[in-house]
Amino acid sequence: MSIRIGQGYDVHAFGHGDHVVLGGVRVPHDRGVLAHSDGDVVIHALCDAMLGALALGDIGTHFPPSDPRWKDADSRTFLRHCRQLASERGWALGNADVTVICERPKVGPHVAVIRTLLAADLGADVDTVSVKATTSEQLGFTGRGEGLAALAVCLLVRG
Ligand SMILES: Nc1ccn([C@@H]2O[C@H](COP(=O)(O)O)[C@@H](O)[C@H]2O)c(=O)n1
Ligand SMILES: C[C@@]1(CO)OP(=O)(O)OP(=O)(O)OC[C@H]1O
Repeated sequence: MSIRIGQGYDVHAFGHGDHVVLGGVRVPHDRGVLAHSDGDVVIHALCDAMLGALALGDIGTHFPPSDPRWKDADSRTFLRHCRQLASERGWALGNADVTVICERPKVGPHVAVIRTLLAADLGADVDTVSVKATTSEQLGFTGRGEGLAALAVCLLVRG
């Protein structure tokens, strides 16, 4: 059996709005995010982790912010595309682990649904998809509430 590891990181600044999208879930919030797509940091970080494992560039390579097709796009489309790129090459998800970094909104109450959606898009067992959250103890841009970030790692397996 072969394995490949990848890591990803994404940030979006808060802007006007009444919700953020995290792992495909619309989470009510007193801010939105500034982004070309729906600004889903969970999925963007996870896509970059998968693309890193595949050595196929990054999310902007596949979905350029200059392309009007991705304006306000549902990021789940990006994740399903990454899964397809992997499966075409014989790879499947071993496991993935995502950490969201923000003071607010609280992510914990949404983790179960997020994991279900990510697992569905990846054709993976929900037990192999982990999502968690942390504050940055009011330090840095996330701590000041200027935006939110996500880190992801994934393992791909083949054979
Ligand atoms: N946006 C967030 C941040 C944190 N959590 C949960 O709270 C726990 C404590 O966070 P600390 O940064 O103080 O360690 C954390 O382990 C998460 O369970 C959250 O749900 N949403
Ligand atoms: C997702 C894309 C799609 O145009 O745009 P954004 O929503 O701005 O998100 P980012 O994390 O900056 O990744 C770049 C793009 O691929």
